[in-house]
Amino acid sequence: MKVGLFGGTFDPPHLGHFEIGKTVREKLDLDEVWFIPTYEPPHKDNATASPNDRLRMLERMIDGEEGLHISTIEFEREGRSYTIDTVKALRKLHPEVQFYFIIGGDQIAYLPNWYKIEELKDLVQFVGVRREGYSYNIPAQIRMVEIPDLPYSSTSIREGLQRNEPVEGLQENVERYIRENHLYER
Ligand SMILES: Nc1ncnc2c1ncn2[C@@H]1O[C@H](COP(=O)(O)OP(=O)(O)OP(=O)(O)O)[C@@H](O)[C@H]1O
Ligand SMILES: O=C(O)c1ccc[n+]([C@@H]2O[C@H](COP(=O)([O-])O)[C@@H](O)[C@H]2O)c1
Repeated sequence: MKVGLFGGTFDPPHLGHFEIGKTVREKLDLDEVWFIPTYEPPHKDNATASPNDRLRMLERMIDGEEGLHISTIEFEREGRSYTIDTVKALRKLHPEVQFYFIIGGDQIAYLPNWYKIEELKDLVQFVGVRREGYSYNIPAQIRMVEIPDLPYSSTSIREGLQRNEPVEGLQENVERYIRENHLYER
């Protein structure tokens, strides 16, 4: 079995995340993609929305989509969500599975700074997708998958919501959840 792991803060999850999960699954012929919301992102300020709200939004986004699932392994572990800890735990729990770890262009650029990256790159196959506005060299250990440019980011969506402007890139039921629960309001 082949599984793509797609970690993120998902604050909030947007259509870019959804397209990446679906496209990488199709193009690499993966059985499943598991979205893994971070408990505490390792390299940025804590998320604005609570872990529980980020999970509820992810559930709504992938609802009914074949092959897309969620793993809450980083919530169960708490603390900073270092990918090496996640990958080691998942390999132990599922020794029969071949894991891939999906990252966008901003994280390709940042990858040398990841915790214990030298050890991690021998434990999991990285899969990269480009991201508009970021430039980087592609290291040999990253397998690139072609996707169309996805002009969305959680930061710009949060900023738009705070300014009370219409935002692009949210799935309808995620946007409804945000509005019903008054997330990202000033
Ligand atoms: N538009 C995009 N194109 C390519 N990769 C993306 C895009 N948006 C997010 N990603 C990738 O998805 C993963 C999770 O991203 P994350 O949850 O941090 O969302 P984000 O939009 O990058 O958030 P923020 O704007 O707050 O940094 C990361 O690997 C990131 O590189
Ligand atoms: O382990 C690390 O050092 C590390 C550093 C930066 C990012 N990551 C992981 O990369 C994924 C995307 O991160 P983010 O912050 O862009 O949402 C998420 O699963 C993070 O845990 C991991």
